[in-house]
Amino acid sequence: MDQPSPSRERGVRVQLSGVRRTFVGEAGEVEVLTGVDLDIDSGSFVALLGPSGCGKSTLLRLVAALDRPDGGSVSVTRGEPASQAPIAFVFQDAHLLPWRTVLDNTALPLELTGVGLTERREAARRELSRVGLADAEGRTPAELSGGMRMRVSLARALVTRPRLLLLDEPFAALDELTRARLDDQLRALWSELGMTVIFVTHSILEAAYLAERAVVLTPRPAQIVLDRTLALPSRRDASLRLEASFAHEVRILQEALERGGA
Ligand SMILES: Nc1ncnc2c1ncn2[C@@H]1O[C@H](COP(=O)(O)OP(=O)(O)OP(=O)(O)O)[C@@H](O)[C@H]1O
Repeated sequence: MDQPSPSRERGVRVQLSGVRRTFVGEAGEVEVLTGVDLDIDSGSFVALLGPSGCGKSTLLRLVAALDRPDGGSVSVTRGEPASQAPIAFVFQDAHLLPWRTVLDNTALPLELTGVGLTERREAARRELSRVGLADAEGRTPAELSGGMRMRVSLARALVTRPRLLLLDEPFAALDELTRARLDDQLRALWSELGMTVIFVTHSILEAAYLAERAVVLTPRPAQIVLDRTLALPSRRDASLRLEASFAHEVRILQEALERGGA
């Protein structure tokens, strides 16, 4: 259903070197990440897998500069300062404003940066049509299904034309069929737009279906137990899930999770 993007220069390179992060809570220190090294090429699609609580969200937050490491370094570059590389974040909860229409929810990031009404609505319409929601622009979030809300969340993330898209278990709360559709849509968007994508998921099947490369973390403190470029075709559709090559990759990821002690 999609081809690899010809425009990978739209992405950014993400480098983590010796990243450590420890939180201090009531129960004392919790070491979450310990010496994580990761180098993600511009325009690639990486899935991040690991057991619950191992530090996946922490790692994404560090990449988004929403948090700072205690040791090591995180850099997001495209031959220019990180501040000029827009990053968008999609969470498991769509986090839409209930009193706003779909169109004005989607336009919100542009509104916050001072883009005028006509221009931001035009951009929001473009992204809504990209995710197949052109007809829903006048509805409010309460009038949408969970899958539609998540598509609005994706459109809102895309409206800033991010060079780096970070997704933290975005489809985990959805039914299987909706999730599979959104997986396809996300791959198509990535293919078309060429941004770098880091996708956190608990699902081995989803990771193998979506990503070019899968990174598997151990339980806390997280270290990388497997970093693998998946030997799968770039063209993916539902039939891939029935292929022996897909089953082979799934098994490798499963074994890595088990080896890590998940
Ligand atoms: N701000 C914080 N203060 C204290 N502890 C924190 C903070 N943020 C995360 N932690 C702890 O760090 C650990 C890793 O959390 P994180 O959310 O990164 O894991 P995760 O792999 O994304 O988990 P899940 O798959 O369940 O979403 C957890 O034990 C969590 O309680």
